[in-house]
Parts: sequence; C-alpha cells; structure tokens
Amino acid sequence: MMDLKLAEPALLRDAAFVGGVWVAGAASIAVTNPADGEVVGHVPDLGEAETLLALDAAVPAQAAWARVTGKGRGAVLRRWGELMMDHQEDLARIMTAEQGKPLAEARGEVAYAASFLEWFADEARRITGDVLTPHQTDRRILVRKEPVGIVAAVTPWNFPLAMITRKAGPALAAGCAIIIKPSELTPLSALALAYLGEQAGVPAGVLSVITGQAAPIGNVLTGDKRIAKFTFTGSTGVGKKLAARCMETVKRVSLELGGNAPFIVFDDADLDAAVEGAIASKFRNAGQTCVCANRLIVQSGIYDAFAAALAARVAGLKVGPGLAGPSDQGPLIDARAVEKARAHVADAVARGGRVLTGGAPVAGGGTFFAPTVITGVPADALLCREETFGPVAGLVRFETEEEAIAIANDTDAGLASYLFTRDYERVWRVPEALRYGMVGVNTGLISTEVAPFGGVKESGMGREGSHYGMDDYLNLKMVCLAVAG
Ligand SMILES: NC(=O)c1ccc[n+]([C@@H]2O[C@H](COP(=O)([O-])OP(=O)(O)OC[C@H]3O[C@@H](n4cnc5c(N)ncnc54)[C@H](O)[C@@H]3O)[C@@H](O)[C@H]2O)c1
Ligand SMILES: O=C[C@H](O)CS(=O)(=O)O
Repeated sequence: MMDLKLAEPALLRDAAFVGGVWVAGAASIAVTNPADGEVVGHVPDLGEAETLLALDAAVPAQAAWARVTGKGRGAVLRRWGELMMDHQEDLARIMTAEQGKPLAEARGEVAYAASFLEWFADEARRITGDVLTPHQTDRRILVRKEPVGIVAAVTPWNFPLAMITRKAGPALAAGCAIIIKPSELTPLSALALAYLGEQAGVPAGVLSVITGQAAPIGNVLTGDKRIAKFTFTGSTGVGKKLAARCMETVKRVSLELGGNAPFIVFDDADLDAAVEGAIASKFRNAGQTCVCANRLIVQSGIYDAFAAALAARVAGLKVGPGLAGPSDQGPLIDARAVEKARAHVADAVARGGRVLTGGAPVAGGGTFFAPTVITGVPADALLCREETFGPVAGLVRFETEEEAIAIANDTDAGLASYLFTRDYERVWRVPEALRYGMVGVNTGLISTEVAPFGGVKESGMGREGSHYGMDDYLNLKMVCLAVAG
C-alpha cells in the first residue's frame, strides 16, 4: 500500500461516515492509483442498509439544523473551509494518489472546493423572502424561502472534492441535510472531507458519505420519499436514468452532466492568448473536465499559425505520476478512458486528420496518454460528436462566423463554450448566438464560486455556485393572511 506521507494520517479514512458514525462494513473496496495501480487505501462496500441508516439519522438532524440561525450554519461552513485549507497538502496528496491529477492541480482543487464552503457560509445569512403588494385591502402576502429538506448527492471522480462542496455548501447553508455517494474511484477524498466536516461542527446526521456499490445506494437515494432533492454530477446517460427514477417521488432534481465545448478562434484573435487558453481549457486534469475544449474550431486565416503554436506548446507538456515530482499531466482515470482517447484519434486520422504531436498511450505502465494535437478534423468526427474526456485536441477549420456558430451549436450538449476574438462587436454577438450555459471570451478558464455554473440542453439543469446556487436547495412558501380591511 502507498505511503502518502500525510501530516495527519487520520485523514486517510477506511470507514464511511453514516449518520455521524464511522462505519467499517463487512467487505471493503480497494482504491488504486491510476499512475501505477498501487493500492492507496480501502473503503467499506456499503449498500442499501447503511444508506437507510444515514437517512434515518438525517430526518431529525435536518429538522434541528434548519432551526439553527443562518449565521450559526455559516460559522460551521466557514470553519469547514478553513480546516480544508489547513490540511490542503494532505488533501491534495490523497486526491492525486486516487485520481491522478498533478499535485499542483490537486492543491488548486482543494482551494477551489474550500471556496464554495466559504462562499455559502456568507449566503447562509442572506436567505430572504418577500412581502408582496396584496390583491385585496384585507390581505397580506408573504413569500418565505425554506430548506427543501434532505438532499441526496451523487458525484464524479474527476473533481473529488469540489463537486461535493459545490453541493454540500448550499445545502447546509439552506438548512438541509445531505447524503453523498462519491465515485467508487475517488472515495478517499470524500471521506477526508467528511472527517474535517465533523471536526468543523457539522452535527451528526446532517452529513453522511456512503461508499460502496453505486446501484443499491442509488436506489435508496433516488427512490426513498424522505429525500426531497437529488443532485447529480456525472455522465449524461447516468444522470438521465437517475433523474427519471427521482420522478416517481417527484424530487427536486439538479443535474450537472456532460459537455462538448466548442473553442472558437477567429482570425483577429490574439494568437498567444488563444494558444494559452487552449492549453488551460483542453489539458487541465488531462482533459478530464466537463468544461474542457472538446472541439477547437479555428478560422482559416489563423489556422496554420495556431496549429503550429499549439502543437509546439503541447509537445513540451511533461507527463508523469502526480506524486513523483512536477508534471503538467497525470494519467487518465482508467484503461477505458485511454481506449476512448485512442479510438477518437484513430477515427480522426481515418477521416483525414493529421497528428502533429502525441496520438497514443505513453508506454511504461499506468494509464498515461500523450497530449495530442490533430489537424484537419472533420466536424462529424467522433472527436467532435462525443465528449473525449482525454488530452486530445482536434482542430476543425471554418471560414465565416455563421459557419463557426453553426458548428459550435451542432450538439445536444450545452455546458461551456469559448471564443477568442478582438472584435468588440463580435464579443457581444457570438455569446448571444451560442446555445450554452457558460461562455468564456478570450479565456479558457471560467469556473469560480462567484458565478453560476451549469448547462442547458442535455448538459443539465440548475446552477452551482454564486447566489443562484442557493435556489436549488430552497422552497418558496406563499403565506396569504386575512386582516381586517
Ligand atoms: N457538468 C458538470 O459540472 C460536471 C462535472 C464533473 C463531471 N461531469 C461529467 O461526469 C462525467 C465523468 O464522471 P464519471 O465518469 O464519474 O460519471 P458517471 O456518470 O460514470 O458516474 C458519476 C457518479 O454516478 C455514479 N453512478 C453510476 N451509475 C449509478 C447508478 N446506477 N446509481 C447510482 N449512482 C451511479 C457513479 O458511481 C459516480 O459516483 C463526464 O461526462 C463529465 O462531463 C460533469
Ligand atoms: O468537470 C467539471 C468541473 O465542474 C470542472 S471545474 O473545475 O468546475 O471547471
């Protein structure tokens, strides 16, 4: 088993957090490092029974938590975020070991994840309602905002901490309780987060983290009527299936699903800025982010210069295990991810694409794939139709702005999109024409706790982060009072 060299070894948990109790369970699941297959730790293989225990504990705990003042709830969230930053290095080492991202990226994610707890610590005291102008002189109308109740959350492996705090932050700020099923690939980060939440003063039952087989746990989280809201971050296919099941008990549902981001470079773009933006957007987390540039759509006049400059930068990216020293890119999460990247490259080449750099798995073990640039990619290649979720940049050529927008919008996804131009009218015109939840203009990095994150079309519903992020965890209650006229 790996020695993570943690300053606080207790952060590496081998038990799940069920209703305020650390539960070991009969069987366990090994968590392995994608860089070399070494065992990082073990977590309990829990199921329906333990999920019901968490839910039984959540019912009274949530009622009590909702009676705490917003200021009181905010103080616990703020302390939780502070403890995350106090343990930033340990949390980053656990994350890199189980997910693979370079240590510098993992440190960044710890800070990004903590920023949601800090943000929603403040939102907790700003939950306000309305007093409306009545329709009759003998009536008074109020609108209250109340916590939805018990929340179930299912989260992915690619951002093992941030995708949890982006939900737990607003949920606890609103006065909800939350039961989280993290990805079976990265449960150790989630359990370390729960350990710090307990230390921060999150009451027993308000937070549970259940590890184990997805289906039996998910059946309770999507089917039990005591759960008022279900929030999912993950692939579009799984999200659709789970959301459908939630409708049997008409739960509130928010979905953060897959993307297929266009990255449009116009002739008038700043070439260096566009190349750096493409590196930041395409190759962060080895291309395994939902907002990665998935199609680089480049105008003819700048195409060759952009392709050459991008390929030169990509060829210089250092690939290696995240805990073995500085690197720009770690392994992909598993062999299936490597195969998907390989298939997308093969399809693009079969359709006339030319590999300028990379194009294949890196020899020598682990699930490393060389950062890749391919030119001459047709807009209907697999690379453009599917979310690659790997370090492969395919360049599509276009002539006119109308053509670029048509190519960009030709997908069922609608999460993130990007454009690089120095034409100030185009800066307004093109974002208005793009059918996406988010648009980056002259930047490849758009994610922040202060802005609403989310998609349209089949990329999901609801928003996470910003004051908008509270809406999914609050119900509106109208009160109509008869008073003497
Ligand atoms: N929009 C966003 O904010 C966002 C953020 C991160 C990742 N994603 C998307 O997530 C995907 C990658 O993450 P992934 O591979 O973990 O996705 P995934 O859908 O395979 O898994 C996501 C979660 O769902 C769980 N799950 C799978 N089947 C289940 C079932 N039957 N019942 C209950 N839970 C079940 C998994 O265990 C995991 O915890 C990509 O498509 C990416 O775009 C989107
Ligand atoms: O993968 C999706 C995440 O939301 C990525 S980000 O760090 O929020 O951009």
